[in-house]
Amino acid sequence: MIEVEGLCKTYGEFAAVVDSTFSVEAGEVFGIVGPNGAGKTTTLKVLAGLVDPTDGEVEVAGFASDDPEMRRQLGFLPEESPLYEEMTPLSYLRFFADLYDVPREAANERIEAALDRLELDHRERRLGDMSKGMKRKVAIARSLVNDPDVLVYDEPASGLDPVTTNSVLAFTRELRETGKTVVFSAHNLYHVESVCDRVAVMNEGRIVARGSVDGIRERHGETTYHVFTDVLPARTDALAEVFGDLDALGDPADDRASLDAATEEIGDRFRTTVPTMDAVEAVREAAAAADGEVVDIRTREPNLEDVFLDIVGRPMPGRYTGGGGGAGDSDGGDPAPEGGERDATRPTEPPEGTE
Ligand SMILES: Nc1ncnc2c1ncn2[C@@H]1O[C@H](COP(=O)(O)OP(=O)(O)OP(=O)(O)O)[C@@H](O)[C@H]1O
Repeated sequence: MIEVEGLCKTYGEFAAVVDSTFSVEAGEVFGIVGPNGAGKTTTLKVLAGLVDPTDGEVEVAGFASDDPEMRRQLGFLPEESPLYEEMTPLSYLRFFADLYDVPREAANERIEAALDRLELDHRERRLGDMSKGMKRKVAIARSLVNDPDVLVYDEPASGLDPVTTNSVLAFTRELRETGKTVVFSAHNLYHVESVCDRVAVMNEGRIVARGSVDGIRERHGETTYHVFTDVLPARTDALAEVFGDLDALGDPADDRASLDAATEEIGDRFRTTVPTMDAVEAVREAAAAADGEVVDIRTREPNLEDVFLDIVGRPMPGRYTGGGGGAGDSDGGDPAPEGGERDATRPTEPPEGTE
């Protein structure tokens, strides 16, 4: 339903999106995640035909993204959706249905259905007097008035309270059940994990991982073990092998705050996080050496947040050369500092997809 091949978007000397390739199947919910400034909104705007690509091929529902017909097949929810404050939800949505030449009866049915599913009351209230969550729901309903096959949502649940967030996410999941194809961006990885079939992780303009959430987790995340002991594990040679440094486990005499993150005091227990079963045994030995024992072991599967930190925490092949780059710079900040050079021509390694 959506094919993106080698998409590049540059603003002057700055590459907002670099050689991005992905596809979205019909009826799929596809998430784009990444830190501020990663290029998510730019990608979505290209899909919605609002921004022209500098290079690459983009096809949505069989139309090139610069084909005006494509926009009729698509519903776009911008990150900020200013609404006409003096209108009510009903008058506003009917106005947009008219713009799309939707017959009045079909429009009314569609609008009522969307507002019912989004649980939006106060349909005659002035939009200017509505809460942020209500306005977001109206904007989502607007994306559906033309009954598009493809929905492109930029941060649909950002800044909403937990109840409204759940309602919007549940609605997004339901869209898949009605056969829609949805692409959405999010900062909140839980949102993506709970809704998407597949995701692309973007960082500094590039797709750095792509595939099913489980596939990405398997490739980039590691299972860890939480070993609970009734004493602070002693410094033993076995633990030194695991952590490479005995000091990493701290000293019982030290201030608790100085303990390494590997061991945490939780109530009357100590929890040491280790990467392998051999390391679990090393903790068992270290607990015995301190006259204690292991009281519980829990396996912890990586979540998308762990994966994200793993991927995004690594230095990236930069948008600039000599201008810093690296994860610490991806603050959504503005284009190149003076003298910074963009390396838009640098060949990129295609991410290993699991599709
Ligand atoms: N019109 C523009 N002119 C110049 N630079 C732009 C323009 N639009 C976006 N950028 C830059 O491109 C980069 C990517 O922006 P984009 O909005 O796509 O990121 P994002 O991943 O959606 O970020 P956020 O999560 O903060 O919304 C940013 O550094 C941004 O400043």
